[in-house]
Amino acid sequence: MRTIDWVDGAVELVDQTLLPDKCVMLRIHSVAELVDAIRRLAVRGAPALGVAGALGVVLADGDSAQIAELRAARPTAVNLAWGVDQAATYVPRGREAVLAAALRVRDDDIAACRAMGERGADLLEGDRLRIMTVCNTGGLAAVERGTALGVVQTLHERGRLAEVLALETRPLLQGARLTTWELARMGAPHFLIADSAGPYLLAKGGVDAVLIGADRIAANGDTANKIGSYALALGAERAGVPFIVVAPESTIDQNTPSGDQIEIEDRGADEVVAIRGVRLAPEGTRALNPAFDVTPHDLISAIVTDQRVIRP
Ligand SMILES: CSC[C@@H](O)[C@@H](O)C(=O)COP(=O)(O)O
Repeated sequence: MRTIDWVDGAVELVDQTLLPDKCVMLRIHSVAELVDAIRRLAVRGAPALGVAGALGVVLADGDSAQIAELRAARPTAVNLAWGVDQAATYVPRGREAVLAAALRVRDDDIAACRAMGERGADLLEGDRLRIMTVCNTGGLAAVERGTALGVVQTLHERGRLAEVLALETRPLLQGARLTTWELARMGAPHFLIADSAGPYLLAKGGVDAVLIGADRIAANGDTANKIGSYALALGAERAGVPFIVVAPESTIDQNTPSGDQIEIEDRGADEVVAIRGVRLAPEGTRALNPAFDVTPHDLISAIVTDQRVIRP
């Protein structure tokens, strides 16, 4: 299954808001529909956003206002703007050239995720690995295979995975809803854990490596990823556990010198005071909702890309 693709003149994507209950494909014919899908996280995850951005330029049919709106639909994952730019460069050459460029972004993502899976699995030592991860970095965050969860998949295929500890990832529960769904489909042993259990379980010695994805990697290696990543990095440092970022080269933003300059998406209070429409907190409770945090480069053991291993 492909999470996102171009099928018969439209963008087709899995509506991730309905998982794990239902796996429904959306057919998207306009930039307005695509921007809505991106904002409500029907399509999400940095590499998938890159492909959505590129395919969306085909839907924009040369309209620069629509291309600009698409490019800014979410701010933190650099892949969205990058994917838009990859396809938009070809606008002067016409629709077929734009489509060809967008399909290259899709195909390159498939190849990059496979390469990251192999490079990441080669980097890790040991035969019965216990991996901790946050958010969803699997095929649902890309086209076919994922980034950090792509490494997990390769380890599992090589018979080297003992178990995965997946953080539930409040407020939108990408770990509880999506990562567990993907791990079950892979047949990979896993436990779901509360976000706050992560550092404790690291300290207890039950984890061989933390693997995370990335939404934007600054030029100095500081890495923006799903909120909760920084707490895991601190816990991993204290416990002496490798903390490894897995992301394609397109997630590295050489125009952003350090994490201080990364814009962190604020998704508003509603997602925190309620879960899937059920209110948890007293009416009128104020809430903060940064969707991402930044892990400083000195807490990162390695960044695995489709082309290299970087030691920040
Ligand atoms: C391979 S995806 C890397 C990141 O995009 C992922 O970890 C993440 O933080 C996704 O956040 P989301 O808000 O669900 O789009």
